Amino acid sequence: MAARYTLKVLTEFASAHTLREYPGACARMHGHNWKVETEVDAGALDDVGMGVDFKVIKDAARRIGERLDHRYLNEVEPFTEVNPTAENIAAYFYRELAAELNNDRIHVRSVTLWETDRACVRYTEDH
Ligand SMILES: Nc1nc2c(c(=O)[nH]1)N=C([C@H](O)[C@H](O)COP(=O)(O)OP(=O)(O)OP(=O)(O)O)CN2
Ligand SMILES: [Zn+2]
Repeated sequence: MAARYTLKVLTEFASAHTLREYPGACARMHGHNWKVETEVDAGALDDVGMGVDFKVIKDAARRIGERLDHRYLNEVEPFTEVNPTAENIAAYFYRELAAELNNDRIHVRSVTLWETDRACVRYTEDH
């Protein structure tokens, strides 16, 4: 049986957004304290006994979050064109993280974006 370690790191950012074409109050500008759960799969451990250092995942997720932190998302690429829904923000994190972290040994499994304490979306792509 093949081993698989799934690591998870939580980061946060705060920003405002407006949902375009939304039939409700979220079409007005409002803000969230977003929580980002990044899951990374490792099929083997390194010499230290880690899939990958949590710090590597955390730093990458924070760098991406900093682009959005304390911003109005509708004015930040790609959300000038792409509606800044939780789904689209999760996909953005996933793709940016995968481009930075994926290698022969590890790959980003999913990004779960919590918009409120009660609602989140989990984004992944098939391999
Ligand atoms: N599938 C999605 N649904 C909704 C999204 C989204 O991104 N994807 N986003 C929103 C809004 O951004 C909104 O801010 C969330 O509002 P709401 O669900 O009303 O959250 P509250 O906690 O403020 O709701 P209460 O009514 O106070 O429970 C909406 N839907
Ligand atoms: Zn919102």
